[in-house]
Amino acid sequence: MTAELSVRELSVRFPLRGGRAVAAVTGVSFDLAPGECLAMVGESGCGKSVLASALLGLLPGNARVGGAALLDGLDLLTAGEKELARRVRGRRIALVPQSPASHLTPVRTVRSQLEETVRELTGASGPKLRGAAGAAAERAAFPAGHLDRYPHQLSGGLAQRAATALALVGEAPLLIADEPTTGLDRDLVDRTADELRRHVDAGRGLLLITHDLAAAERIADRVAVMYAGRIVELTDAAGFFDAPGPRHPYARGLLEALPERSFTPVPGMPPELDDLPAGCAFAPRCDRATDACAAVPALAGSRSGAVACHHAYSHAPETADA
Ligand SMILES: Nc1ncnc2c1ncn2[C@@H]1O[C@H](COP(=O)(O)OP(=O)(O)OP(=O)(O)O)[C@@H](O)[C@H]1O
Repeated sequence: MTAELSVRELSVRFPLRGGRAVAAVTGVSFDLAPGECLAMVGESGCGKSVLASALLGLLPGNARVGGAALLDGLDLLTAGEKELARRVRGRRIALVPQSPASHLTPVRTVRSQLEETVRELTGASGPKLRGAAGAAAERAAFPAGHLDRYPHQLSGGLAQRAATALALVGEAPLLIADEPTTGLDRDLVDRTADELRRHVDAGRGLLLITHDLAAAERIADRVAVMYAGRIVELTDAAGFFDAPGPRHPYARGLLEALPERSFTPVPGMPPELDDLPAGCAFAPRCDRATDACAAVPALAGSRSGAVACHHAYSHAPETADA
């Protein structure tokens, strides 16, 4: 089973007292095809997790959501909780969680947790149940010999695989991984990323939410850079991480901040999402800003490369388009 995700003009607001609101996500549009990994990157607080929660119908009750998110024709934003619980979460979309330790139940073995999830999703029982739980473990490369262990008896890597196995029980065609490599050492980051990529190569779509650009570079086909709740660049990963590089000044800054590049942080701080500047939200930190930046730039370009900037770098790095 495959699934095509099409998100259009997704916005999430959290109303505050006094008529103000946190603009957590604004006008986000992207497509995700089967067998494709889209990495959503950006600094902490830019709206990545809120976006994932919106797609899973897991936003808090005070959230105000606009736009559309079609998964094979079903609008995830307007579907009822019953539909999402019965047909979508676990079955059409699986969440690979940020912290496996907090996702796994500490007092039950991995096998018992897998079997319970299989029972819930498929109604299987007896030997069929045991077989399906074993198959889910195998899909996530979780060793059969460790199935009767408790979460605290697992290494960080095996706990991540156990959480991934739980997510994969329903064989959902779309995976959302929210910071799946947080807290792991580099070697484990690479292995976790490679395992996620295997699921993509098997035909699943993967939305990888991360601030770990190295993990994104390792497995993503396309990259979306978020800043202050908006996608500011959406482009093929190869041309983003290698030549010709990103076109948005913020995206360039993010890459240059990496220790293996120039290790220069983007100056300044991101704006508060309940007090966004008029116009381009990055302009106060941008050395290319001009009066034109008083108007919010639209994301413009093609599927292989789009940027929201009045002064985007052209593909010859020293010159500007505008
Ligand atoms: N229930 C809520 N009420 C008000 N504001 C919220 C709520 N949930 C999230 N926010 C705000 O939405 C913004 C986006 O948060 P989000 O968690 O999506 O960022 P993020 O990019 O995933 O960051 P991180 O990498 O730290 O998880 C933040 O400013 C956050 O404070």
